[in-house]
Order: sequence, then C-alpha cells, then structure tokens
Amino acid sequence: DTGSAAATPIDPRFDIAYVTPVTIGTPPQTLQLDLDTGSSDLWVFSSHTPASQVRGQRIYAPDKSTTSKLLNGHTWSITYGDGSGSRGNVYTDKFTIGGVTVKSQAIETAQQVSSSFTTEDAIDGLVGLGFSTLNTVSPNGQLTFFDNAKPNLDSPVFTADLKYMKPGTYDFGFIDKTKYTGEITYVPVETDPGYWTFTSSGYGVGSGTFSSSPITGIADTGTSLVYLPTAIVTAYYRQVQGATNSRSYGGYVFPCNSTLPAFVFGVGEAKFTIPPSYMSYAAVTDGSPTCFGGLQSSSGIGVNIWGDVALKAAFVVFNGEEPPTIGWANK
Ligand SMILES: C[C@H](Cc1ccc(C(C)(C)C)cc1)[C@H](NN)c1nnnn1Cc1ccc2c(c1)OCO2
Repeated sequence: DTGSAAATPIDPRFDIAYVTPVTIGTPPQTLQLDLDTGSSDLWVFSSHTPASQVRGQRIYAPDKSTTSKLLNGHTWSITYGDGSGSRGNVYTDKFTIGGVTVKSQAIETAQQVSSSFTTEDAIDGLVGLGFSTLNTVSPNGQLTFFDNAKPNLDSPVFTADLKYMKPGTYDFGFIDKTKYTGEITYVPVETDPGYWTFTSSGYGVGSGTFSSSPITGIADTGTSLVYLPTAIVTAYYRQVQGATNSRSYGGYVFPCNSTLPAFVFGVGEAKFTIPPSYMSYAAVTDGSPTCFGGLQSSSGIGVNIWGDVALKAAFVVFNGEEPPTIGWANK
C-alpha cells in the first residue's frame, strides 16, 4: 500500500493546526482530523458526544456503519499538554487515510470533550501518530493507524510536507523524491515514552554564528509552535525590537511591524532555516498591532517541541523501521 492525503491549515490567517480528510465505516463517513505525531489516540467527535459540546464538527456515528463493533468494556481519557482533553468509549471500524485502509482500527468515540475542542469547529478529532505505548485505551491499549497499516505499506514510513498558509501532504508507505531537495539526514529516535524524540545539533539566530549544542525534543505535527529552552528563546528575541515576554499573553510578543531574524536549526550536519514570516505566528487578537512569536519557551512544558512552525520548513520522514529514525530534508 501507499497513500497520500492533504494537510490543510484550519485557519487562512495563521497555521494553528492542519486537518486531513479520513473515512470511517461502511458506508464511508468523512471527517477532517488533525494528524498528531505527538500523541497516540485516534479519537473523533461522535453520536455519543453531547450536543451541547458539538459546534459544527462532523461526527462519526458507529450505529450507521455496518462494519462498526463496540470494543466492550474499553474506555479512554486523554489530557493534552495545553490542558485540553477528551474521553469516551471505543469501537473498531474500517478506517482510511489517502487510500490506505486499516480494516479494524480502534476508533475512540468522544463522550466528553473540553471547551477548546468544542470551539475549534474545523477539527473533528485527532489521529495519533506517536508510538502506541502512549495510547490511553484501558484495559487494553490500542494500536495507532500507522502501526496497524505498517505491515501492508510498501515501506514502513510516513512523511510530513506541511506548508505555510497553504495545503501540504502526508504520504504513507513511500518517500516522494519530488518533495525535497538534496539529501535526507536521518538521526536516531528515542521511543521512550512514545514521542518521535530526536536530538537537534544546534541553532543560529538570523545570520549570527551557529551554536553547536544538542537540543533533544519531539517532532510534533499536532503542536503549532516551536518550544525550546529559555536561553535559546531569549537569544532570539534579543534581536527583535520591542519584544517582551508577556505574562498576560503567556509568551513572547512583539510589534507586528518588527523586523524578525530567521531561526536556523541543525539536524546532524544539515541546517534548516525557519524564515521570519513563520516566526511571527499571529496577532494576539484580531487586528492588534502586537504579534505572538512562533518560538516560545519550553520551560513550562518539560519537553522541547519542534511543532508546525519548524516542520513546515522541512520535508520530514517518520521512519517506522526497527529501530525507528527520523529524516529531515530541505525543500
Ligand atoms: C497540544 C497538542 C494537542 C492538541 C491539538 C489541538 C488542540 C485544539 C484543537 C483544541 C487546538 C488541542 C490540543 C499537542 N499534540 N501533540 C500536545 N498534546 N500533548 N502535549 N502536546 C504538546 C504541547 C504540550 C504543552 C503545550 C503545548 C503543546 O502548547 C502549549 O503548552
């Protein structure tokens, strides 16, 4: 098997998250889900989600699928690092992304979602593409779509080609040579506790010197921004006129008309440049002259996160061979 599916930003003004069309059940029900390499639960808004918590999301109705089966006595409950979360029960059903089908995928149906999911009407759920060890289904943990699909994929990989303010693609089972330039640099992945954890070889601010120092963090398609150690973040914003670390806005902000330097990060011998446009994430509120930075401190999180702001500067290969590795290429 091989497959390809679009990754479309949910907001035309800034890249909060990307959604991908998937089909579930028989006849196929189409939902727009957020593929998330930083978690490992596949959950959806469903006919079990209270109407008061559904605001325009598409839902999966297992009772309308002839191939759905309740996974008796199984429940799930997840809390994300930003404080949002959801919980519910579990079915198995046919699940397809970009033409790659898993005949019996665990589909976690939401019986409760937190307010931030209710308000995000463009996201009908998440597809966890982290390692299955992180799956929250109890009493028996379930496999991710990638783990289920892997044996039937031509190659045990998926790739992310996210783009700035326009649709990109997720490919499954093959590496599309037309999507990158030069060579792919592969580095080891630490699979404990279950993220795609790798070590970057260093960073540089704008045209400044490159600092070769190991930065261990997770490649996370489900997180919008980049979260790095405070020392790196202060070095970056020192170069931005009027930048401050705002308690009220919860991070570094600056005047939207400031000139921003690029941010360079290393993977092995390779270097990747996040252009200034990606580094200004969004106005703090619509029309405000104050902008929120695409690079923020990881000190409150406990892990460094290479989110979409970094991922869309590269073509990234999530290699599920044993041992797993992650590959980065320019594009
Ligand atoms: C936050 C997402 C998971 C999510 C995605 C989308 C949404 C909305 C639809 C409601 C917009 C909420 C949640 C992330 N996924 N790996 C995640 N899941 N668990 N940890 N992380 C990474 C992290 C951890 C902590 C942090 C953070 C990020 O941003 C700010 O503080």
